[in-house]
Amino acid sequence: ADDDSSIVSRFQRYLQINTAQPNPNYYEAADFIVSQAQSISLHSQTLEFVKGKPVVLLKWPGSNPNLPSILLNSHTDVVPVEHHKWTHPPFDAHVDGSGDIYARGSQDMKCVGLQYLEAIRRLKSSGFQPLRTVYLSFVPDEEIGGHDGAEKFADSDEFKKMNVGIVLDEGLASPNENYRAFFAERSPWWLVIRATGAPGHGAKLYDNTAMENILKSIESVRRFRAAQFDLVKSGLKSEGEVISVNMVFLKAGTPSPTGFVMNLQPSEAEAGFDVRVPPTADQESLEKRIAEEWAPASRNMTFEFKQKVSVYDEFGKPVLTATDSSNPWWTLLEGAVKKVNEKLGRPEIFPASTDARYFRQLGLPAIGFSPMKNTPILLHDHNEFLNQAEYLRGIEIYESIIKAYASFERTYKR
Ligand SMILES: CSCC[C@H](NC=O)C(=O)O
Ligand SMILES: [Zn+2]
Ligand SMILES: [Zn+2]
Repeated sequence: ADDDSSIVSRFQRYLQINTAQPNPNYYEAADFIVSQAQSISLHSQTLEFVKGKPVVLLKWPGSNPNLPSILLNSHTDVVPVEHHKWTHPPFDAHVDGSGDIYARGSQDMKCVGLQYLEAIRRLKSSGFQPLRTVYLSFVPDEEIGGHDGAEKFADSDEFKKMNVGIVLDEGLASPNENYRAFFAERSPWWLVIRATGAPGHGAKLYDNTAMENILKSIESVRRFRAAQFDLVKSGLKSEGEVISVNMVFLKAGTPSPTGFVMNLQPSEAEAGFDVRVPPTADQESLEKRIAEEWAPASRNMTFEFKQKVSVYDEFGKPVLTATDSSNPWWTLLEGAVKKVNEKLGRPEIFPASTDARYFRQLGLPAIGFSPMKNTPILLHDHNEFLNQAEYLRGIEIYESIIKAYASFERTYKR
C-alpha cells in the first residue's frame, strides 16, 4: 500500500534500527534496505570492504547504460544519544500530535536514504523509465570519518564500473522557506595543544607555569574564534565560509582520591580544538598562527593534529562542485526543485564533513541536499525530529530531481 501512513511507517521501521556509533546494528539496517529494494524490484548487492561494515548498493538500470550514472548516497549510521535527555525514546520513532517524528537519524540522514527509495517506488509505479542508470548506496561509518565506508567504496573497482556522473549526498535542514544545497565542505583539523611548565606550590606566584602557558593560548584562540563568529553574526559570511574553532576538551591537574590536589600547580596541561577550515581559506597562514600563537615553542608548547583532512585534488586545488552553468547537474537540480514550486537558497559550503568529499576528490560533482524546510537544524542534537509532512514533501522533491537527472541526455564533460 502506498498511502501516507504506510510510507511513514516504513520510515519509522528504518529509524527504529539502532545504528548508533560506536556499535551500529549494520546488518539489520542492510537487511531492511535490501527488503525494501526487493519490494520494488531493484537489483541489490551488498559489498563488504571491511567485515561487519556492509555497503548496500541498489541499481535501477537505465535504457542507455553508456551514459554516466546517477548515485544517490546516504549513510546508515547515526551519532550516539543521551537517552535521558530525550522527551521520546530516540529509537522509537514516536510521532507526536503535530506529526513530528522523533528519532536519532530522522534528519541525519535516514530520511534521505528512504526518501530516495520512496521516490523511486513512485516513479516506477507511474511507469517512468530512466535513461541513465540510477544507483543508491547505503554506506556505514560516515559519522566516524567514512574510512571503512564511502572512502573504500569510492576507491573500489565496483565504483569505477558504475561510471558515476553525479552524486547526491546529505545537506542540512533549513529553518526557512528555502531548501539548501551544498557544493563543498570545510576540512576538519582536530588539534591538540600541550603546555609544560615547572610545577610548584599552589601558593607561589611564578612565571611560565603550564597553566599560564595554556591559558594564553586559549585566550588567543578565543579572540580568533570571536572574530570569525562576528563575521557570521554580522551576516558578512555564512557558517561554512569562516574558520570555526571550538574547544572540546581541557585536561590538567593532579588527581587525588577526593578530586584534584589543590595546592600543586601542574607541570602539564592540554586542550583540544575542533577546527573547521573552508576550502578557500589560507591554510598556510592558519598553520603559522597555530605554530606561532596557539602553541609556540617559546612558551613550552607543542601541538598535534588528531585529524587533518585536506579536501584537495591532485593539483592541490580545493575540490568544489561548480554551481554555475558549467555544471548541468546544478542547473537541473534548481529546475527540478522549481518545477514543484519550491526554491533553493544560495549555494553553501557544508560546515561539517560528509562522505561527499570522497566523491568530489575523484573529480565528480557532488551536491549536498536534504529536503527539509521550515525545520530546526537538529542533527546530532537531543530530540532530533522531522515532521511527517516535510518527509512526504521531500519524496515529491526527489521524484522531480531523479526524473530530471535520469532523463538528462547530454554527457557531462569536465
Ligand atoms: C572527519 S570525521 C568526522 C565526520 C563528521 N561528520 C558528520 O558529523 C564530522 O565531524 O564532521
Ligand atoms: Zn550525516
Ligand atoms: Zn552526522
